[in-house]
Amino acid sequence: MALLPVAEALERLLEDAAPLHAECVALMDAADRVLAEPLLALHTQPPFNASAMDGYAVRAEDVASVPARLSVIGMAPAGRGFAGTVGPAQAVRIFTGAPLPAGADTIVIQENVRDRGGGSVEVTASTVEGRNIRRLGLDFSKGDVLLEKGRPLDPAALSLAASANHPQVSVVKRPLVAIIATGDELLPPGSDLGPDQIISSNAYGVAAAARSVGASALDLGIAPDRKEAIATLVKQAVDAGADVIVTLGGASVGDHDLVHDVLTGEGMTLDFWKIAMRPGKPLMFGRLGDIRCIGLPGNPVASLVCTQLFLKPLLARLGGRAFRQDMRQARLGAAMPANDLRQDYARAVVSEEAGTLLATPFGIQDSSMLKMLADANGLIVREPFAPPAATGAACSVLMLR
Ligand SMILES: Nc1nc2c(c(=O)[nH]1)N[C@H]1C(S)=C(S)[C@@H](COP(=O)(O)OP(=O)(O)OC[C@H]3O[C@@H](n4cnc5c(N)ncnc54)[C@H](O)[C@@H]3O)O[C@H]1N2
Ligand code: MOO
Repeated sequence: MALLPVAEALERLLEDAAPLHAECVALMDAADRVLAEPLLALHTQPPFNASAMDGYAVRAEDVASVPARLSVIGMAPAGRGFAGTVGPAQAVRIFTGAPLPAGADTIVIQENVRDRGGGSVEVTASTVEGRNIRRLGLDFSKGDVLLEKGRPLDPAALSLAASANHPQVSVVKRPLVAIIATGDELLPPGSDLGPDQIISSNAYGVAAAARSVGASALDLGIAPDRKEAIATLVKQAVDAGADVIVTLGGASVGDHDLVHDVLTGEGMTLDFWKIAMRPGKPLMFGRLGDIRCIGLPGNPVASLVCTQLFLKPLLARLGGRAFRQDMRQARLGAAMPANDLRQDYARAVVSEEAGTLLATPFGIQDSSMLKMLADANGLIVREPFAPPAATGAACSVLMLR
C-alpha cells in the first residue's frame, strides 16, 4: 500500500465527523461542555426597573434644586418592593436590586442624603432623571439568542444561562475514546520489570490529550500479543459505547502486529493504513459500524505525534469543538538535511530571539525517546522531499505548548 500524504489522511479521517448527539445536563455539571443548540432567554433581565445603588427613590423634579427636603414613606429592600406610589416631596428608602417604586424615576445615592430625623431627609446634591436605575431588559429580553450553538460553557456563559432561567442545558455528548495497549513486553507503571519488558506509557499521554479536547477516556489496559486477548478488549470497548477505539502498537508489519487482523475480524472496514509521515508511518484508520478505529504506532513519540495531528482534531469535531493546530513561522536554529518521502515532524525547542522565533531541532529524533518529546515545545514540519535547509532558513513549527 502506498504511503498516504498527511493532509489526505486527515481529510479522510475528518470526512464525515460531525458533533455527536445532544444530551441534557444540569447546569452545575455543564462546565466546559459545548452547547448543542442556541440558548434563548426564557425571560427578560432585569425583569423590572431596579435600583443600581443603595439610597432613596425620588422624583427627579423634587431634587432639581438642592438642598431638597423629602419625607420617607417606606422601604424597598431587594426581594421586597414598595407597594405604594412616590408622590411629590416623597422618597422611599431603597437598596441595590430592589424594584423601583411607582411614581419614582431616579435613585439618589445615600452619600448625597442627610437624615433630618422624624422621617425626613435632605438631598444635598442634584441628580439627573433616571440616574442609578437598571432598566427592565437592560441585559437581555425574553427570546433573545444569548449563546450560539457550539459555544463552550465557560464561567460567563454558565452564569448567563442560569440568569436566563435554564436549570439544565442541551450539550453535545462527550466523545468516549477507549484505549487499548498491545504487546507482550508491556507492564503498567509501578511494575517490577523482567529482562524483556518495558513500561507501557502511551495510554497516559493519549488519554490526557483526548481529555484536553473535551473527550472522556477509558483505559482498557494492556492486551498481550494474542488475537483473542486483543479481541476481548475491543469487545469491551464496543460494549462501553466507545465512539473511538484507539489501539497502541501492533500497527506495523511485524509478525506480532495483530491489531489490523483483530479489528477487521470484528467487522472493521479499513480506510487507510500507513502514511507518509515521520514519526507515525504505521497509523491505521477504519470504521467498525459507527465507531472510528485509530491504530496508533507503538513507538511512544509516534503515538503522541499522531494523537496531536489526528486524534485531537477528530475528537474535537465529534465533541462539537473548534480545533486548530498552533502553527508558527520560525527560523531554523540548526541546519537540517534533505527530507525523504515522509513529512517530518522534528522535535524542537522554540524560543523567541529579538522578536523572531528560533526553532532548534534535537540532533537525535528516535521515536522511542519520550524525554526529548517532553523537552520539546514544538515540532518543525518538513515537507516531503524538502531540500537541505541552512541555519536561519524559514520553517514552519507546530507548537506543542
Ligand atoms: N520492517 C519494519 N519495521 C518497522 C516499521 C516498518 O515500516 N517496517 N515501522 C517502524 C515504525 S515507523 C514504527 S512507529 C514502529 C511501530 O510499530 P507498531 O505500531 O507495530 O508498534 P510495536 O511494534 O508494537 O511497538 C513499537 C515500539 O513501541 C513500544 N510500545 C508499544 N506500545 C507501547 C506502549 N503502550 N507504551 C510504550 N511503548 C510501547 C514497543 O515496545 C516497541 O518498542 O514499527 C517500526 N518497525
Ligand atoms: O512512526 Mo515510527 O516511529 O515513524 O518512527
